[in-house]
Amino acid sequence: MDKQTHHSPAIVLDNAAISRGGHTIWSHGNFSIPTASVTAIVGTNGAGKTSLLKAELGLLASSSGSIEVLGQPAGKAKAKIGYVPQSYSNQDDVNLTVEQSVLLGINGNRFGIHPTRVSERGQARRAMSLTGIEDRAAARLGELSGGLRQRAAIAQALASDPELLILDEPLANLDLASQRECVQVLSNLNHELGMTIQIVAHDLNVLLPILTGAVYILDGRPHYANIHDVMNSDLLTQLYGTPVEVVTTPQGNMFISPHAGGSKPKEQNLHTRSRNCQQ
Ligand SMILES: Nc1ncnc2c1ncn2[C@@H]1O[C@H](COP(=O)(O)OP(=O)(O)OP(=O)(O)O)[C@@H](O)[C@H]1O
Repeated sequence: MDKQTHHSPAIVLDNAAISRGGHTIWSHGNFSIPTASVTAIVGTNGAGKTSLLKAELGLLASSSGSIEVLGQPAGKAKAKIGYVPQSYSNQDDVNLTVEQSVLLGINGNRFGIHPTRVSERGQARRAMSLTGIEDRAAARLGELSGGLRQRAAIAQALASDPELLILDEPLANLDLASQRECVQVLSNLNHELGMTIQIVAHDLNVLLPILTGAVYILDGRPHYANIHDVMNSDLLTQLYGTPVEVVTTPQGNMFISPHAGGSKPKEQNLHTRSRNCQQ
């Protein structure tokens, strides 16, 4: 298969901007995201995180500049991207078995009734095995817990053997154990298959062990930095618009916590700083 080499970036934004309904959502997007990275996309509600994903998928054209994905203009590499949309709760799907739903990730674009090929069933089995739900292949989606259902959604996105996996808020509404199981699945995909992963997330803590970088949308501009540069109390306070603190445990684990003092966010121009983080 024509996999990207680790030397070429997975995503490149060159002075990219996105407009919706006649309004600029964000602009001046200038960064590269490495292949085989795990990147969070963070920003306040309405900052334009989903819009970035849609632009990468070619569902939304950039209003200026360019967006390249897996070495091609956005939209051209669609077949190499697995996409798990926000709130995977399509009520029409509850009667499908897990296997049928995963098969839709392979043949969902083919019109009409057609027999499932042996090779397609093999692909579906591999996707279910990668997400640890092979033993639930015959279960109906409606019978599954939220966590298993999210893993079935990830399996559907994996069924076409993508190089880039994009997930929009995959951990929302999951309990902590299910969140950790999903994160473990993503970790395995990244470590064992070298898959590039992008995750829109509001809470970074559960993802931190696997994140290599983050795109953060601040003041109408998307920035990319490695995760250690993003784990900065001032930057996160500015980003979340509420005081937060980065805490490091004696074991070296970092996490984000509400600022104990609850003081107002410090006013400072982080654009100077974030320019230094651009890669
Ligand atoms: N179809 C549309 N037409 C016009 N404006 C839109 C459309 N969809 C979204 N928007 C606007 O674009 C902006 C960015 O939306 P987007 O969904 O990308 O933000 P987001 O960061 O993903 O938000 P959230 O965290 O709430 O999911 C918002 O102001 C939203 O109202």
